[in-house]
Amino acid sequence: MRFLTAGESHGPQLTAIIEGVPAQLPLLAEDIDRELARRQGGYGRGRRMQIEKDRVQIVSGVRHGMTTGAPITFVVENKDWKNWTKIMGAEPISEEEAEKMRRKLTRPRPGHADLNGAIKYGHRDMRNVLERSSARETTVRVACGALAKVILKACGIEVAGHVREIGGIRAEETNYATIQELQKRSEESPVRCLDEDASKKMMAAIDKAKQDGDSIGGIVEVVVAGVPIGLGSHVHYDRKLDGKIAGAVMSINAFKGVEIGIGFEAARLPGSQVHDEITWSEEEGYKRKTNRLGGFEGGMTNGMPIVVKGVMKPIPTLYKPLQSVDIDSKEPFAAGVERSDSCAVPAASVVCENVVAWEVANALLDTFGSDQLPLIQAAVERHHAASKEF
Ligand SMILES: Cc1cc2nc3c(=O)[nH]c(=O)nc-3n(C[C@H](O)[C@H](O)[C@H](O)COP(=O)(O)O)c2cc1C
Ligand SMILES: C=C(O[C@@H]1CC(C(=O)O)=C[C@@H](OP(=O)(O)O)[C@H]1O)C(=O)O
Repeated sequence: MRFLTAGESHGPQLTAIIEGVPAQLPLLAEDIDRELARRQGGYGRGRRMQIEKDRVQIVSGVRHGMTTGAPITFVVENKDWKNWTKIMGAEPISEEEAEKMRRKLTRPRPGHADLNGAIKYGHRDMRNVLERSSARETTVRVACGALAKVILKACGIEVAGHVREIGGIRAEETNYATIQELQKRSEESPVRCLDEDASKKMMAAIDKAKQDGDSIGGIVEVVVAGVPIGLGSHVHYDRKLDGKIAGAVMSINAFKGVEIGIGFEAARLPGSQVHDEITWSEEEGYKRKTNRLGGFEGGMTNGMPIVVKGVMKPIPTLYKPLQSVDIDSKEPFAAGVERSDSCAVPAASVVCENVVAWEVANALLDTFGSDQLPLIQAAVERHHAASKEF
């Protein structure tokens, strides 16, 4: 499967076109809307999320709740568009008018794409960069991930995520028995964290950052369970699934690091405490005693849950202004803000779940074919049985 997204943060809509989706997949708007609503939530979000009520319109590739195999188009409207119609319009406007509307951006915000994008594309109004670099785009990326989750679920694979750390406060209690329990418990916490005590401290830290006009980042973790052995491949660099997942996580706005399994900790431990010993039983087939490598060896899944962490930097737009330079006057100025999230780590954990789901679903289809769901399901089942007896 492949997809393209289009749309500006304050334009009329966001669009995604997805090609290569198997036919005979039951797909309803509510499957997508559930994930869109989760992405909008989470403690620390700003005023924009009170305006938007993200809902998908499926405008191609699905008839009567079933995919046809044709390209699928998702559209999500921006409710805020009505406040930006003139500013975002396709019609040319004069310099004076642009000035009057106070939306022309000549002062690049540190930590954003503004200055680099403006120099690269030759924009004197950096709004042309801001509009597309905004994490508003993650709305439709999550819609594509939600579709991927439906494919995965139909093949016995589930994805869940939670927040491990915000503003230096770590979740101590991170244990769960099943992926469903992980999902349920993270959903119950406003910061999507399993540790109740840490959740409260994280919320207080977000409040404090907001009061101080500052922002804080954190670490999210995504787990994928029920994965067949051998998704991805060792035979070529661009088929290694851990590499693709790492790239997908790093492509989320504000993500600055990724770990698979124990990740960076592996640098500090001897091999005997890093590699996962192999066992076999008639009931379960091949298993690992531990899962320190997060479900991957040789760029392929080993049947253990995939465990991926992503690091999100603090939100760059701060109420406490950072210094920048006006590109017209070249004078220094302190960047001001109208509205912003103070912490989007809980929301970003949902984005992370969905971009990982997309990569895993794609690898699944690479291995088991992509024309129609029942054939894929049968192939996955046969593969599970064959792996067990191998
Ligand atoms: C869900 C989500 C919400 C975000 N909300 C904001 C925000 O309100 N204000 C802001 O300045 N940055 C926000 N960001 C981060 C910026 O989009 C990002 O830092 C910026 O585009 C620069 O990209 P980079 O940090 O990946 O280099 C958000 C990111 C995500 C994932
Ligand atoms: C719109 C979303 O997030 C936005 C991401 C974002 C940024 O700079 O990335 C900046 C803010 O945009 P605005 O200035 O319009 O409030 C966030 O609200 C969203 O997540 O749907």
